[in-house]
Parts: sequence; structure tokens; C-alpha cells
Amino acid sequence: MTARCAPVAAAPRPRRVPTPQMIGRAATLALHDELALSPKPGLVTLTDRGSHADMDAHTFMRSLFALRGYFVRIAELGHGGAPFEALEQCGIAAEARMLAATGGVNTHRGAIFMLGLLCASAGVLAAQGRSPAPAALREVLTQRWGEALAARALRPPTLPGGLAARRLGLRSASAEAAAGLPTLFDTAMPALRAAQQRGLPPAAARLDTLFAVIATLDDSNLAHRGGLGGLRFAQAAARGFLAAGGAAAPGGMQAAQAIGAAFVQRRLSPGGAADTLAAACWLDRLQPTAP
Ligand SMILES: CC(C)(COP(=O)(O)OP(=O)(O)OC[C@H]1O[C@@H](n2cnc3c(N)ncnc32)[C@H](O[C@H]2O[C@H](COP(=O)(O)OP(=O)(O)OP(=O)(O)O)[C@@H](O)[C@H]2O)[C@@H]1O)[C@@H](O)C(=O)NCCC(=O)NCCS
Ligand SMILES: Nc1ncnc2[nH]cnc12
Repeated sequence: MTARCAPVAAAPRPRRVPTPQMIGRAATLALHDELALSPKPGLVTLTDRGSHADMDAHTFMRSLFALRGYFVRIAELGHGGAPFEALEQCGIAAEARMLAATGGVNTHRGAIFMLGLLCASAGVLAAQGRSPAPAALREVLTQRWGEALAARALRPPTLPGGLAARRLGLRSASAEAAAGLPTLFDTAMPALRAAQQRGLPPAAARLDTLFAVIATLDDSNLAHRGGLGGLRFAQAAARGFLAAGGAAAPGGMQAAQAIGAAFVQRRLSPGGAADTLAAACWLDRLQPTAP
């Protein structure tokens, strides 16, 4: 008689601890994931300028290329335990390289900030031998740099978006970071994982994720370009798209294109949502769902 062996539970797949080089490379690839997604309401794609007269795919590719070393460097700073001031200087230098590469156009200032903070946080975890799980990243962001970020969010804003956010009582990019990036962790990642678990292909999953973020985020670009009415118009359109079944619904892609046309007509561009989508793509690259 053969002994019946109790089924052995599959060992949990060890989460790989990424090096700063892997962390930074994932950020550059994630910014390309975002740029390449199409259709994308009001935003630049590889074939469309969206609501932008001053930039196109070439502008973004030059910016991406100029930033590839920055994301590795700031992950190394986190890995080495650098203070927020060192991160800030690294980010400011990266902004200068972006502007030099784009001829003065602001393509990724928000991404430099958000993805820079996330790469630094992943570097901190890697130094502890830990993988960049969402909860661990959020803990590093709030425990290690929360005070500096909160102080930063209280500074008078200098950018059009920040000024609009302050005027309208919205949560700017700095305030979003000081709050621990709630839209990324509580909206974007759950939306992306739910779409993946429904079996949506990557482009459709990312589009649903983008719309979930547009529906939720106080995107200061939308506020700066369209006022509170423009922000609320975009949020309502995104909620309607998802309520109708999103990208996988019959006619979903056509609906997304129609919303894009309405955004362009109003010169609306959800740049903050685009950055948040890129951050979700970055996390997905570092922490792909279990098979
Ligand atoms: C810390 C800064 C980001 C400044 O802080 P502030 O709070 O004032 O930032 P905002 O103005 O609110 O937003 C700045 C950019 O961040 C993106 N964004 C917008 N809303 C949010 C949000 N709620 N959460 C997260 N991120 C948000 C957005 O960036 C993207 O859009 C820009 C391109 O779109 P476009 O419409 O073309 O933008 P403009 O050129 O401004 O308008 P037009 O002239 O064309 O009409 C692009 O930047 C995308 O990335 C907001 O624009 C930061 O500026 C700062 O102070 N940095 C210093 C370096 C630093 O501290 N680094 C830390 C490294 S760890
Ligand atoms: N694809 C895009 N188009 C316009 N603004 C953006 N900000 C970040 N990504 C963007």
C-alpha cells in the first residue's frame, strides 16, 4: 500500500529584494508604460498630443531618457539612509535635467517627486533586506519622511497646479505625498489588481486604473486648467466610464476615446493621474501578482 502523503502547501514565492538599479530601471520603464498607454484622456500618447500644444511623445521620450539615472540615484540615496534634504536636492537636479532635455517643458515634475519618493522608499527597504510591498513602502514614506513632507506641503506653492490646489482647497502633490500617497495605495493598486484578477490584458487593466485615479485624485493639473468645474467634470466622466463596465465593456475603448475628445475640447489634462498610474505600473513591475 502506498503511503498517502498529506498535500504539501506550495511554499510562498519569496519576494525578490530589488537592487537600487532594479528599482530605478522599473521607474523608467513604468513612465514608458504610462506614455505608451492609448487611448488616454487629454494626455500625451505615442501618437497623440492630447490637450498639449507644447509637448508630444518625443518630448516625453527625451525626458524619460534624461531621468533614467535619477531614479537609480535616489534609490541609492534611500538605500544609504539619506535624509529628505538629500532627496530634495537630487530631485531638484533631476528637474533641471528634465527641463534641459525638453527645452523647458514640464513633462515629469510630478513623477520626479512621486516616483522619486517611492524609489527612495524601496531603497530603504532593500537595505533592510525587505521587498517593496505596498504597506512597507507606505510605512517608510510616513515614518521616515512624513514630517518633512508635511512641512513641505505647508510651504507656499510655486507651480500653477499647487497654486490652484491651494486656492480651491484641494490636496496638491505635496499634500498627497504627506498623506502617504492614499490614491496610489487605496485606489490605483486595488483597481489594477482587480482588473488583473478579472483577466484584463495589461492595456485595459491600466486604462481602468487610470480612470479610477481620475475619479478620485485632486489632480491639480485639472484644477489649474479647468478650475473646480473642470476637475469635477473629469471625475464624473471617469466614474461614468467605470460604472458602464470600463475598458472591457462592449464599446469601452470607444467610450474612452469620446471622453478624451471631451477633455481636449476643455483643454483638460490629468497629469497627476498619469503620474499615479506610472507609480502603480512601477509597483506592479517590482511586485507582480502571484501566478
Ligand atoms: C513637490 C512638487 C511636486 C511641487 O509641489 P506642489 O504640491 O506645488 O505640486 P502640484 O503643483 O500640486 O503638482 C505638481 C505636479 O505633480 C503632479 N500632480 C498634480 N496633482 C497631483 C496630485 N494630487 N497628486 C500627485 N501628483 C500630482 C502633476 O505633474 C504631472 O503633470 C505635469 C504635466 O502636465 P501639465 O498640465 O503640462 O503641467 P504644467 O506644465 O504645469 O501646465 P501647463 O503650463 O502645460 O498648462 C508634469 O509635471 C507631470 O509630472 C503636477 O504638475 C515639486 O515641484 C517640487 O517642489 N520638486 C522639488 C524636488 C523635490 O522635492 N523632489 C523630491 C524627490 S524625493
Ligand atoms: N502622458 C502624459 N501626458 C500629459 N501629461 C503627463 N504627465 C505625466 N504623463 C503625462
